[in-house]
Amino acid sequence: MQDKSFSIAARLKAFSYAFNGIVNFVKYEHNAWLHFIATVAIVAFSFYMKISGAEWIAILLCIGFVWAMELINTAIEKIMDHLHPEMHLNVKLIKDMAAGAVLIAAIISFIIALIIFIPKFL
Ligand SMILES: Nc1ncnc2c1ncn2[C@@H]1O[C@H](COP(=O)(O)OP(=O)(O)OP(=O)(O)O)[C@@H](O)[C@H]1O
Repeated sequence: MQDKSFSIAARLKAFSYAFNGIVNFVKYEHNAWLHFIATVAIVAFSFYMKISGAEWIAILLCIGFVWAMELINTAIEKIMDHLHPEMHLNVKLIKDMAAGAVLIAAIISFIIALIIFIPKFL
């Protein structure tokens, strides 16, 4: 492995590449728009319900968890489409597993939201 010396400019560049990845995801992926709407809705509702600091931490972790999973899922889909555009059972298995990861994040986040908000209506 090449021994590269630490450079703040290189770190800032890496940060800008990562930011660019998020911007392109939000710009071009329909799923990102759904996540964006859901995120705005849950943050607005959380403000409205005046949730506690600990509840905000849980909600923000869930939001970050789902966004991160969706970005990784989209990256895996793009890798597979690039490497193997034709239909193949292995591609299906890989894509379905990556989508499953997003589903797990979404289900867990939904359950955490229920745990936070349901008691406030009882
Ligand atoms: N090359 C392929 N070979 C076999 N099955 C595929 C292939 N591409 C896609 N699929 C199947 O179609 C599903 C949807 O794949 P696609 O790449 O279109 O994702 P998508 O519709 O953008 O999904 P998502 O909503 O998760 O973003 C996959 O989960 C898989 O079951």
